[in-house]
Amino acid sequence: MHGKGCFIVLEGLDGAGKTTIARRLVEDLSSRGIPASYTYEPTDSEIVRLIKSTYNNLRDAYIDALAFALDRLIHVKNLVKPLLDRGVTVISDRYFYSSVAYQSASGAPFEWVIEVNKFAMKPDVAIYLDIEPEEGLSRKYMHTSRFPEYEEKEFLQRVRSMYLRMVEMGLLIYIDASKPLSEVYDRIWDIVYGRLISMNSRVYDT
Ligand SMILES: Nc1ncnc2c1ncn2[C@@H]1O[C@H](COP(=O)(O)OP(=O)(O)OP(=O)(O)O)[C@@H](O)[C@H]1O
Ligand SMILES: Cc1cn([C@H]2C[C@H](O)[C@@H](COP(=O)(O)O)O2)c(=O)[nH]c1=O
Repeated sequence: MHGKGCFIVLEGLDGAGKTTIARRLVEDLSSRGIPASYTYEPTDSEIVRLIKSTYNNLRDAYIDALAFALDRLIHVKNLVKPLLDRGVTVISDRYFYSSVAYQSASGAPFEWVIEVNKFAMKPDVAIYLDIEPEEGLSRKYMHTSRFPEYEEKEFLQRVRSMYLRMVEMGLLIYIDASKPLSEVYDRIWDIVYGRLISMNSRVYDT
């Protein structure tokens, strides 16, 4: 536990349902009197934008991993940690597991990406929403992406295998996200709420 708030992370491929579920968790926790806040990575900071504009021609898995790590360090110091210290539960849509999955699928060594992100505080709950790339992409057909370069099916298969490796290592909790949304949400709610209770946070039963 970090301060009084609970740090929850949702991970998975594009279209897995992270944003939908994270926002609903914030609503449901708030309506029970548990202060909760939604955030996401990469943030809208200048760092990732700069890499994509000025240095786009130099980009590779290493540059991206370091850019995402710096964006994350600032995110944690500037937003996540202060909220947790004030007792707010923080739900983050992606965290360092995204770097491990995407940048190692792009060619950076898996262990190196973990090492670069050693500064990142461990969440209280880290969930992986598993979905086949094709299904995830089909759910997103109407949306514009900030990172279309990462939305290629074969690449996403490699990303998925990196996530599954982290599940096997015990770093992420596995959830089958191909199931109906209500079912996926209920499973995640049980995990999150159970963790809040076990952390003895300010939980108000309704
Ligand atoms: N279990 C589900 N079954 C069917 N549709 C779902 C399910 N979960 C989410 N969706 C729908 O899929 C779409 C994409 O969901 P969402 O934006 O939450 O995914 P995401 O993981 O945040 O994607 P990205 O990483 O690309 O932002 C939304 O229209 C959402 O309503
Ligand atoms: C944090 C983080 C993200 N990515 C990739 C994963 C996605 O393709 C995009 C973010 O898109 P979203 O629709 O806003 O979720 O960025 C990455 O490669 N490495 C990271 O550390």
